[in-house]
Amino acid sequence: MEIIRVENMSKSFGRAKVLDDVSLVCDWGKVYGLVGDNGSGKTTLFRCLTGMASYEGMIRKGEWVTVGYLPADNFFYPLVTGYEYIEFCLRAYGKKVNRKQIDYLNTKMFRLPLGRYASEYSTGMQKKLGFMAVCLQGPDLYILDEPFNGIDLKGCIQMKQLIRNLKAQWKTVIVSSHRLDALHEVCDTIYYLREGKLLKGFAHRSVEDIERFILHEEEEA
Ligand SMILES: Nc1ncnc2c1ncn2[C@@H]1O[C@H](COP(=O)(O)OP(=O)(O)OP(=O)(O)O)[C@@H](O)[C@H]1O
Repeated sequence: MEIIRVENMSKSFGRAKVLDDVSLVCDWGKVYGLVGDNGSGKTTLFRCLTGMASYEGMIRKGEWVTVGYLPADNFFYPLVTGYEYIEFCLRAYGKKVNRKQIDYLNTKMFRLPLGRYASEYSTGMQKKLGFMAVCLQGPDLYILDEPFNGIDLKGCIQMKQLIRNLKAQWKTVIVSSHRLDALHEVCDTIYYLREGKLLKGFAHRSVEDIERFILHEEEEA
């Protein structure tokens, strides 16, 4: 059952077309990966899916479907603690703040010093804080822009586990990364974006097959 459908969607900045006739369908309870070169349009696609950027074409999702977005680079104001950041995100989402719930998830999974200023966290800790806020929002559709960037080995293992848990709860996840190995472990389908075109979707294919396609796509496309 589909949660979001994109049909013939394009996006231009001035005269530069950065997304070109993209079509894709995502189903409930599935995990989708998005790979592509730097500048191929992954973040722009995510911004269109979340409604943060305008586009041509069609993006259709159910009226009641909620979307959570983890940007590639989160900004943290100085003198704002981890707790305050999470509480702000939840309030902005219209959710009641519950410290017990925050502490439970933090103790079980993220282990962040939530009383400290978030702007003084390491890159990986900031990434985890952003993801924790999205998890607590509890949307139907998770859009995660490079969640594996900057996090340590344990954090990476936990991130994969969290994505698997979301799938088990029938949530849908769309996740971009340059880490094909990590995506391959958690995704049902991996889409390959090249120069704004969604060139191929890979399901039940080995990492080696996908790498081979990406390296030799010029000849195969
Ligand atoms: N606000 C903007 N104004 C003009 N051009 C933009 C803007 N935002 C993105 N672009 C351009 O759109 C193209 C796609 O950028 P985007 O950030 O979506 O790529 P990406 O696939 O996420 O890259 P990366 O892997 O480096 O994060 C790039 O050529 C970029 O310069």
